[in-house]
Amino acid sequence: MNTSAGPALEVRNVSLSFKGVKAISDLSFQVEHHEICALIGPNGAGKSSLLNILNGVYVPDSGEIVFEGEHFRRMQPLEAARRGIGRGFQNNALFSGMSVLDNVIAGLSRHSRVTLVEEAFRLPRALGQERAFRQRAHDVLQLFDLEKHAETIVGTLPYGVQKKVEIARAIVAKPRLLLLDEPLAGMNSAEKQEVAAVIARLNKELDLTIVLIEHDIGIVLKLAHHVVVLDYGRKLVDGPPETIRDNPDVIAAYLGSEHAEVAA
Ligand SMILES: Nc1ncnc2c1ncn2[C@@H]1O[C@H](COP(=O)(O)OP(=O)(O)OP(=O)(O)O)[C@@H](O)[C@H]1O
Repeated sequence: MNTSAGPALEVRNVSLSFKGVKAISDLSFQVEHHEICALIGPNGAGKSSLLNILNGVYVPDSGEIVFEGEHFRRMQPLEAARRGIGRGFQNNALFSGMSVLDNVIAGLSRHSRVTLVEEAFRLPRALGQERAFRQRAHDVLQLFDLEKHAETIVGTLPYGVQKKVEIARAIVAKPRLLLLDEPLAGMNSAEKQEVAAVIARLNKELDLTIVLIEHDIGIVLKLAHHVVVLDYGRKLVDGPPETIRDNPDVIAAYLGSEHAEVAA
């Protein structure tokens, strides 16, 4: 459990452009410890770009990220993972020909402490680590009620179950901040409710701070403690869901888009 006094995460005056096109403009907000923070906004608003900055895939043109009190402009993805930032992806990024268990174990590969030689010759430290990784993966599968699928090839499972495996893989290394890019995309309503409940449990039971992108506003308003609304790379507004729902700027940004249900 983290003990730093300030917010878990601060985005400070961050800007990012691609060949002159501004994806994010002077964006600032804070995420408190143990909060579920939802990033919402129309297509192209800059949500995925921001997640890519948060886990070190993109480097902002200006501004900085403060994670647990430490300031970063540039943080490599490996370093982000080691510092406790876990990431799930927008499109299913699982190894579809591998078992559920092996996919979840793959989430620990960045945390390996053994050398290639130890691994190649299966020396005691490598075997010990392998046992520990398998045990940790089994523990996480139990948490997600996925143990019965441990040896199943992931590509043969229903989409909703695969998404659970993906989230399991993202948390197996015990991140303190979990970034999820549209974890409910492509699901039917029952699957959405189930995965949303999993996210809520992770937040509660594992004290996990979560930043997620989600287009289903109904779910966002129920699941999130804090909502950041982006439009054309700028922050329109942020605050608790109750204040977001009725905000005229938010409704205007959504009107005419596929996400007009926010105004309903
Ligand atoms: N790698 C890239 N190269 C060039 N332009 C990019 C790149 N990634 C994003 N962009 C542009 O940056 C802007 C923000 O895109 P981004 O994907 O972050 O938005 P988004 O809010 O996540 O959209 P969506 O909801 O469709 O996923 C868009 O104009 C997009 O075209």
